[in-house]
Amino acid sequence: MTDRVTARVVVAGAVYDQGRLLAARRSAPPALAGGWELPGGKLEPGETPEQALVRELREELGVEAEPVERVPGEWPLGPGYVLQVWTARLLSGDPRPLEDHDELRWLAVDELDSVEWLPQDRPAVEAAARRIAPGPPGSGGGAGRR
Ligand SMILES: Nc1nc2c([nH]c(=O)n2[C@H]2C[C@H](O)[C@@H](COP(=O)(O)OP(=O)(O)OP(=O)(O)O)O2)c(=O)[nH]1
Repeated sequence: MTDRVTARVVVAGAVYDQGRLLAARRSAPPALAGGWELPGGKLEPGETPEQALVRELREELGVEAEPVERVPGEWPLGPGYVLQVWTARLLSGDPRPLEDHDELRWLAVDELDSVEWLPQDRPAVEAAARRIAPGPPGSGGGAGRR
């Protein structure tokens, strides 16, 4: 069982642009390679999750992104780690798989099942997708470019 008091946080970004979500395929370690995830990583000492997310997206994808909102919930990973997710808006740069990933894909909400997410990521991705899905015209929902 994950110890909620001491579990370390892995922060991941539901990076979106024009209603599509960015998925990243892990290249390492061998146990996770080939699985798709939301890009991100572990917090470093003294960092807030938002600061860690901005740093990780810069390191892994070469982009500047802005955390928008926490996706409610927390998902257990391996022993001692939990996944927290923020939606994040791309500010500049074209994401490239610079570190930890060997492929990136922009997925529309109805394409989310087209990749093999890491099993522990599925509920997190579903929760994130609900927050970036464009609502019906005129509803003011959705999260496209402003
Ligand atoms: N970034 C990320 N990691 C995930 C997800 N799902 C999941 O199980 N993980 C696991 C994989 C890793 O064991 C751990 C995150 O480690 P990481 O390797 O991305 O972290 P990091 O960039 O800080 O790397 P390092 O300093 O440990 O080398 O969480 C996810 O959606 N995003």
